[in-house]
Amino acid sequence: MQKKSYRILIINPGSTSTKIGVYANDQIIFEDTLRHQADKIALYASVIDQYDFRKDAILSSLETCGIQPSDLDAVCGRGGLLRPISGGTYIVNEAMLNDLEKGFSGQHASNLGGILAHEIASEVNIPAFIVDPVVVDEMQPIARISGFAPISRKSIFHALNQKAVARRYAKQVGKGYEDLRLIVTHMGGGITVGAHCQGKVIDVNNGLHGDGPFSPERSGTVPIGELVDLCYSGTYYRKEIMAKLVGQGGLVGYLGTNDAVTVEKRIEAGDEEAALVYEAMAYQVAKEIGSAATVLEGKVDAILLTGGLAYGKEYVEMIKKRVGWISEVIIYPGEDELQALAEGALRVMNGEEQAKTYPA
Ligand SMILES: Nc1ncnc2c1ncn2[C@@H]1O[C@H](COP(=O)(O)OP(=O)(O)O)[C@@H](O)[C@H]1O
Ligand SMILES: CCCC(=O)OP(=O)(O)O
Repeated sequence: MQKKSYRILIINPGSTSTKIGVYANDQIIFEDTLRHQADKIALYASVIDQYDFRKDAILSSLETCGIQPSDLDAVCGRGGLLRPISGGTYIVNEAMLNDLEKGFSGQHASNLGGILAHEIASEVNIPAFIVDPVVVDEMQPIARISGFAPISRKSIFHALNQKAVARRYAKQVGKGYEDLRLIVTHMGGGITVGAHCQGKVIDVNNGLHGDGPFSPERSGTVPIGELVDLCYSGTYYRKEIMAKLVGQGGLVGYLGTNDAVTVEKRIEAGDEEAALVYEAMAYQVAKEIGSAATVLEGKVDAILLTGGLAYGKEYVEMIKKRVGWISEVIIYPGEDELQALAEGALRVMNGEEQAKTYPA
C-alpha cells in the first residue's frame, strides 16, 4: 500500500534567526532563514515577547512561496527549556505551552518553537510537535552528582543534532543507534559533548550554564572560588556576571568575536593570542571527550564531531590529535536540525512511533 504524503512546516528559532522549512515527507521543498537584527531583538525584554514579530515573519515568508497554513498536515518546532524529559517526538499540549511561556529551565530562543508551532497549527486544526528539545534528560544517576550537595548536574544540550548525527552514523555503518557507544560533540555557539550508550545520552555537559569546555560565546567550567569572589566583589550585578558566562564568555571574552572564521584569519595574520585561545578551545573539547570515554569505560565505537566549528579543518585536527587514540573520529560539519525535526514528526505521522505526552 502506498504511504500517504505529508506536508510539514518546521520552525527552528535561534537567538538571531528563525529558520523554517516545508517538507513533503522527508524532502525539503522550501527553506528560508529569517535573520533578525540584534537591535530589533534588543527591543524585547524577554524571549516570549518576540512571539508576534517572529510569527509574522514566518507567515510572510510562507506567503512568498505560495504556501498557506491550510496546505499543511502538521507543524513541528524546536523544543526549548522545558522540564527534563526523555528524547523523542512530543505533541504540544497546554502543560508544555505553560512551561515554554515561563521558560521553566531558563531563557533560550528555542522556547518559542513549540509555541509558534501550536499557534499556526491550531488555526487550521492540525497537530503540532516538538522533537528532542534541549532539555532531553537521559543522564544516569551517578552523572547527576556534582560534588556540591545543593546543586545537581543538569542535562541541557544540543539533543536534536546530537541524536540526529548519531542516527546518521548508525545508518552509515548498518547498525542500530541502540547498539552503539558513541561520543557526540556539537560545536556551535555553545559546545556539548554527550556519551551515548544504547540510544541514551547517559552523561553530557550543560552547554548553557558554566559546565564543560568554553565555546565561541560561553565560558564553560570556570575556577569556582575565584568566581564566587567575583560575584561578591561588589563590582558586578548578577546579570552582568551571567552575561560574562553566557554570551560574552569564551572566544568573545578573550578575542571580542564569536566568529571562528575571523579568529582563523587573525591566526593566519600572525596573532599569537588568537592562536593560543583557539587551541585552548580545542584542548578543552578534547579533555571533555576523554572524560566521556571514561564514562563509556573505554568502549567507544566512534567519536562524532559536528556543528559549525567542525568546518574548521585545522581546528578539527587539533582535537583529533588528542583523541584519535580513543576511536575513529568522524566529522559531520554544520547541523541539519530542520531535517531532524521533519523526520521526528514524520515518524509519528507514519505511525512508526507514538507521540509522547508532556510531561513524560
Ligand atoms: N567554515 C567555517 N570554519 C570554521 N568555523 C566556522 C565555519 N563556519 C561556521 N563556523 C563557526 O561555527 C560557529 C557557529 O556554529 P553553529 O553550529 O552555526 O552555531 P549555532 O549553535 O548558533 O547554530 C561560529 O563560531 C562560526 O564562526
Ligand atoms: C545547550 C543548549 C543549546 C545551545 O546551546 O544552542 P546554541 O549553541 O545554538 O546556542
